[in-house]
This record gives sequence, structure tokens and C-alpha cells, in this order.
Amino acid sequence: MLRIAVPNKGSLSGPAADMLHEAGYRQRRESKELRIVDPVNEVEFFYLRPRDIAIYVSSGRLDIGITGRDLLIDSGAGAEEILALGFARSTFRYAAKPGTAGGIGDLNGRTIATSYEGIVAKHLADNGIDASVVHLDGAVETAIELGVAEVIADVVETGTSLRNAGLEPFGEPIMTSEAIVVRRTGADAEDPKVQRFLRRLQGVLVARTYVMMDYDCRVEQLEKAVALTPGLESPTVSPLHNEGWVAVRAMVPAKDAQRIMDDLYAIGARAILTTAIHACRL
Ligand SMILES: Nc1ncnc2c1ncn2[C@@H]1O[C@H](COP(=O)(O)OP(=O)(O)OP(=O)(O)O)[C@@H](O)[C@H]1O
Ligand SMILES: O=P(O)(O)OC[C@H]1O[C@H](OP(=O)(O)OP(=O)(O)O)[C@H](O)[C@@H]1O
Ligand SMILES: [Mg+2]
Repeated sequence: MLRIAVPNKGSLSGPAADMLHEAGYRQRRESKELRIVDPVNEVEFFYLRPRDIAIYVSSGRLDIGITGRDLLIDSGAGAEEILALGFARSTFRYAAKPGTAGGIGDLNGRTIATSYEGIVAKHLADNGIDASVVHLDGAVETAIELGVAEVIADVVETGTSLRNAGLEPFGEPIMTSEAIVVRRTGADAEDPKVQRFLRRLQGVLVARTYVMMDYDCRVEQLEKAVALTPGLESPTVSPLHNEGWVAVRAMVPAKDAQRIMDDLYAIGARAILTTAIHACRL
């Protein structure tokens, strides 16, 4: 039985549960459930605080976990990223009142409030900066107004929280983050149970990113058409009953589908269809 840690709260928990559900795994029905078994797929899910997940996984008691890259780095736990999942994307940045700091050089001697002490302490040390760090559990944007710190370091997605607090980010982002799958550092990379789980999640990622495109085109236009829709390996080309015409089928990135349909139409392709992919194994 594969033992998997899943975020029980916060920004990661809803999208993680959605992705696991799409990958065919049983998920909990109500938020008080802390652990469920999916006997058909031979996995057991443990619903844990996102911050604790890398620590459980590094202990070896759980095989893999879903967490944020920033939380993994912040924890300092002996776990490593094995797959990026594309949701809960954020940057991690310093911010202050406008005009009070312009770059990380201005951090010397300042007090920085953050929930991510591990990331900040390492970043300051790497850059030879001597500043004090105050740990707060959340809502750190308010710390400056209330005089607890002069600078904050926090997760920024849209920047709305910073703007609402009258703050501005400064300096290069300390890191970019998204949801990831982690396993214990040095764990067996070939474990078939882990590989199967990763293939399922990769299938969801592909199904979310690609659509299937079908169209008919004249044989003379085939090379041009195939250049527009190269597919992941190579498109399927089948003869049509009408001589001189072929049917082509290829996966294309969903975000480019409309442009590709226009381009195909322009070179004479017709009956151009796109359909959603519900699941796949590459
Ligand atoms: N607004 C956001 N947009 C995208 N990702 C976010 C956002 N806020 C937090 N994250 C990401 O979610 C993870 C933080 O998990 P956490 O459980 O702290 O979420 P949270 O929404 O802040 O919940 P909590 O209320 O418990 O603090 C990190 O990887 C972080 O980068
Ligand atoms: O740039 P934005 O789109 O505004 O998103 C960033 C905000 O979202 C998170 O806060 P959350 O709601 O999790 O509260 P918290 O600070 O208590 O964790 C994060 O800590 C920032 O405050
Ligand atoms: Mg938070």
C-alpha cells in the first residue's frame, strides 16, 4: 500500500484533492477525515498540514507527499521534488512601504517578518546580510502597519494582499513556487508503486494541457499541416475515401488550439475539430 500525504487545509488542499480525484483516486468526503484507504488502487491518504508534509515524508513513514516547493525548502527536511503539479503557483518576495527599501542591500539592520523563516534566513545568509527575522503565523502584511517589522517576506500571487496593505515588493523574487510531489531524498526512484502514481498525475497534467485535434487536408498540404500539429510523437495520418485527401489526428496545446485551427483553415484544411482529453498515459 502506497502511503501518501495530502494537504488538509489552505491553498493547496482543494486543487490537490481535485487532481487526485481526476487521477481516479478515492478522496475524503468531509474535511474532518484525517486518513482514508483506497483499496482498489492500493493507496492510503493521510491529510496533514501542508507545512508538515515534507517532514513526514523525510522520516520515511510516508512514501510521498503533495506540498508547496516553498514549504519544502522552508522546512529544510530531507525530501526532494519529483514532479511539479502546476497549481498554487506563487512567488516569494520581500515587500515594504514604498520608498523605504529598494533592494536586498537595504535589509541590513532591518527587522523582517515572515512565516517562512527557513527560506529568509538562508537567503540573508547567502547574500551576507545581517537582519533580524520575526516569525509570524500568517497575515504578515499587517506586521509593518503594527510596527512589528519594517519589511516582510511573503507569498505573492496576484499582489492584492500587498496592495491592500499599502506595500510594494522589492528586489528579485527569492523563489517561485507551485505544488509539487516530494519523496524522501535518496528513496528508490524505480519503486513501481510510486511510478504508477506519478504516471497517473502526469496523465492528468497532460489531459489538462492538451486537446485532441482532428482535421482533413489535401495530401499536397500534409507537410505544412503536420508542421502546425506535430503532436507529441507524430500525428496519425489516415487515408480518406476521397482520393487526394487524408485525415490527421494530433494532440495540441489547449492554449494554442484556436490559433492552430485558424492556421490549418488558411492552408485549406477542413472539418477541423478539437475534443477534450479526459485521461491519458503517455
Ligand atoms: N494566494 C496564493 N496563491 C497561490 N499559492 C498560494 C497562495 N497562498 C499560499 N499559496 C501556496 O500555498 C502553500 C501554502 O500553504 P498554506 O497551507 O500556508 O496555504 P494558505 O492558503 O496560506 O493556508 P493557511 O491559511 O493555513 O496559511 C504554499 O506553497 C504557497 O506558495
Ligand atoms: O498576492 P495575493 O494574490 O494577494 O496572494 C498572497 C496572499 O495569499 C496568502 O495568504 P493567505 O490567504 O493564505 O493568508 P495567510 O497570510 O494567513 O497565510 C499569502 O500568505 C499572501 O498573504
Ligand atoms: Mg497562508
